[in-house]
Amino acid sequence: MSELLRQANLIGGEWVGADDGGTINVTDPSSGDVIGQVPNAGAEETRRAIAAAHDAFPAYAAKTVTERAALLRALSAEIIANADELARILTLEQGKPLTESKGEVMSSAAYVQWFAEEIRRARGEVIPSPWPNRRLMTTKHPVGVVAAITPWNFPSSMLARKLGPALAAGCPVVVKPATATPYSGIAWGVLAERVGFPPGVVNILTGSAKAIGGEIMDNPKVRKVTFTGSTEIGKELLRGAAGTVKKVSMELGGNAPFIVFDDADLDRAVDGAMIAKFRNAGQTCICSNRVYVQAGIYDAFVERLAERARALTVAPGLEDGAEQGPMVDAPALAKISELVQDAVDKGGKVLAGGAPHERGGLFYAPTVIADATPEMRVTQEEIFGPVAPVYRFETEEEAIAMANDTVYGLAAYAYTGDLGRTFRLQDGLEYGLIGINEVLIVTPEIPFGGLKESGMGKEGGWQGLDDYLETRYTCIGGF
Ligand SMILES: NC(=O)c1ccc[n+]([C@@H]2O[C@H](COP(=O)([O-])OP(=O)(O)OC[C@H]3O[C@@H](n4cnc5c(N)ncnc54)[C@H](O)[C@@H]3O)[C@@H](O)[C@H]2O)c1
Ligand SMILES: O=C[C@H](O)CS(=O)(=O)O
Repeated sequence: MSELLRQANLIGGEWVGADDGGTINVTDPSSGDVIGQVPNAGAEETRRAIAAAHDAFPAYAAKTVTERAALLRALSAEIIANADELARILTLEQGKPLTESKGEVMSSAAYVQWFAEEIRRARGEVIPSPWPNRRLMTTKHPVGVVAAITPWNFPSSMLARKLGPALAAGCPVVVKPATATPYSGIAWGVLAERVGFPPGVVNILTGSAKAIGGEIMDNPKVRKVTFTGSTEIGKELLRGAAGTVKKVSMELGGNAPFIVFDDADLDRAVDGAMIAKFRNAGQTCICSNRVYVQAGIYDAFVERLAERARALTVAPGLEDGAEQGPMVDAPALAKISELVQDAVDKGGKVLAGGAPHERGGLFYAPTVIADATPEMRVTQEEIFGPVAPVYRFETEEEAIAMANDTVYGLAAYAYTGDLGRTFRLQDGLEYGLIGINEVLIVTPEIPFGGLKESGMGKEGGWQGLDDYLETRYTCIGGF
């Protein structure tokens, strides 16, 4: 077994099991086989991890920005050096095609590198004083112990967007990866230890989300919670954070519209729709959830999309040529089936897929549904699977109104050749991330984050670092 595939938790620099020896099975969603076991840690182990982070904070925060940047550069290099093994572990536990896992791992290294650079530019300011003989200054300081809770769909890169800025800012971290995909997070602990992060600075816990989460939210030593996951759980954690007024970053659910206007480049729009819909088997927060196509090109677009969906290779992620892997678990597969049946019951016309894939197991056939209507569940619910409902619209105003008719506000996409319309979409679409004639729009340089019930805070950009720093103001007089 790989040295990176470790079946233990990291607490205060020690690799340990759960206090009661309890474990949780981790399964390969492509086969259902048990890959291994990880500790089923609970509140007591979490309390110790938080205490270790709290004890490590003063010395770690006292490191210079160049010392912390050097550790992060070393971590980024170590991720790259182990990228193939990290990608294999990721595909084994999450199911996505190996090519996508490799891309996620390289993106993780890029985010760590980005924050190694950004921390050397984080600065306060001297403010021009309205009073004589006083100096007004702000300074930046690490928020303190950070708890990071991450989802199963991107178990490495979602961690990079949290560990990168936290460690750059001088904050020790207690990490709880998703129960379904713990190994990618544990591997981060192995690499962090290997490059020299001091004991207690990086702690990794696996086990009961309720028990671990409960201790995180109640423990006053945790000064910030950074969460990526569903809006439902995000709301629960927001309520919990109020008890000790913790800073929060919330990267939550999405319901992305994908709008195609008559003047779009049709080939480019179909290519974009395939990526935006079927990447990670549709299990990404920024996947297109609703495809809106203007009446003039509706028939041509929907038939082209269905043809491409039918041609996708559905296979276990470790198989050469796999383009779509399995759903993460049986409840996810069942929900996809329910949503498709609801759409069909309400008049949807299946042009591709429409049922679990012939491979069986957790695989679902890439699906395109024409004649979609607002009454369908897929319109308001995050599908989180390989299903593209395609709606027809007549006018730009109608498209923008339908696109915004959701509690979510994470990502939106539109294809048009009209520059004036592009600016109207930039102003009119209520989303944190907008792609115009592009769907691969995420990179460490940009502030990733949603509006409305898709969350708050940013990950990436300079904003992503500032979320882990506190600004203090000092007024100096009497001289
Ligand atoms: N906005 C983003 O950047 C982004 C990125 C990826 C995924 N997501 C969202 O995440 C969801 C899919 O991921 P998921 O199924 O892992 O989400 P989830 O909310 O079920 O779980 C997310 C994490 O929270 C933990 N958790 C669950 N209940 C908890 C509790 N009571 N206290 C503490 N932790 C708890 C889980 O174990 C997991 O680690 C989708 O809604 C997707 O849109 C958002
Ligand atoms: O699932 C959400 C991720 O943020 C997708 S991406 O890595 O930003 O493309």
